[in-house]
Amino acid sequence: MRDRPFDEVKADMNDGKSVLSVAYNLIRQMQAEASADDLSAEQDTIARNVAGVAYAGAADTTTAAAESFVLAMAMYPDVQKRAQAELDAIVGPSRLPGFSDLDSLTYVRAVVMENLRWMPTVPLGIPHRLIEDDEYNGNHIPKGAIITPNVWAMMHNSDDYPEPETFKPERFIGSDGNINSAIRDPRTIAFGFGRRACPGSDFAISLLSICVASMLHVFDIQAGIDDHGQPVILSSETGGDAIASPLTFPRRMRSRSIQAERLIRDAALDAEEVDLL
Ligand code: HEM
Repeated sequence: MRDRPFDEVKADMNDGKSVLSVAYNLIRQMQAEASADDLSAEQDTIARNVAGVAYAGAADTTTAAAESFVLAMAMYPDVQKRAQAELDAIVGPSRLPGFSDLDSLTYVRAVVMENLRWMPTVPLGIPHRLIEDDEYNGNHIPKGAIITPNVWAMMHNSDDYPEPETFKPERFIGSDGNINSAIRDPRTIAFGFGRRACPGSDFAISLLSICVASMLHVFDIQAGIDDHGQPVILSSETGGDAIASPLTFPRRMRSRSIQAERLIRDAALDAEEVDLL
């Protein structure tokens, strides 16, 4: 997991055909700092470790969050339509959304927040050990005790989030049309707590936001038909151990228009042709 992807990036860079990635950026940055093409043994180890840890922390979590988003869109077609209407108005049909659009895409940002809340990717967080005695709700918790945060319960607390089982991005939008800061932001729960909280949270939110915006801009997502010709029945049930992903998944993704189809093809061609050297 640490060496193989890293060596592939290095080999691609030597062949002049690299795709932008954490490993690529690290290598380039270190080469620039050292004013040399070859990394020292220490730099090489640091870059491998950083890229490896980022991969380990990012791959399964962000994929699971993207999966729950696709599921939610098929289960809640009205949410999907409202987000698409916002994208049509702000971005228009001739291009894909970019990062600079996100500030104006309030509903899409609320979809990302609701996605983190509705199906938390790490439902029981990561256990932490107390380094000193503590007290919670009148209960003494001794130094050394292991605490498991019930992220799922926090995200489904109906005092904070009424009708918690329903995927409802509107809950985060105030009467002025902006994100309502009075509603607890699920990002403060989904990525853990304290000094070991997820260091990739900003990266994850950027990745999820652009993925959500791009997919909704060009695709209609529907439950579809199974292998026996029957409509797929979707549910919010999850499987997995530490990382929760949906047990059911939509089968139908249609491009929204001829223009959308062109954008999908162009993006696929761009991805194949990226040559950053
Ligand atoms: C939806 C996406 C993600 C979710 C839900 C998520 C969630 C979490 C959670 C709950 C923790 C444990 C925090 C704690 O101990 O309280 C964690 C740790 C960590 N995450 Fe993420 N994460 C995500 C994406 C990423 C990404 C994109 C990266 C890297 C680019 C990353 C790297 C890490 C690392 C390195 C740790 C260990 C931190 C430490 O123990 O000091 N994660 N993440």
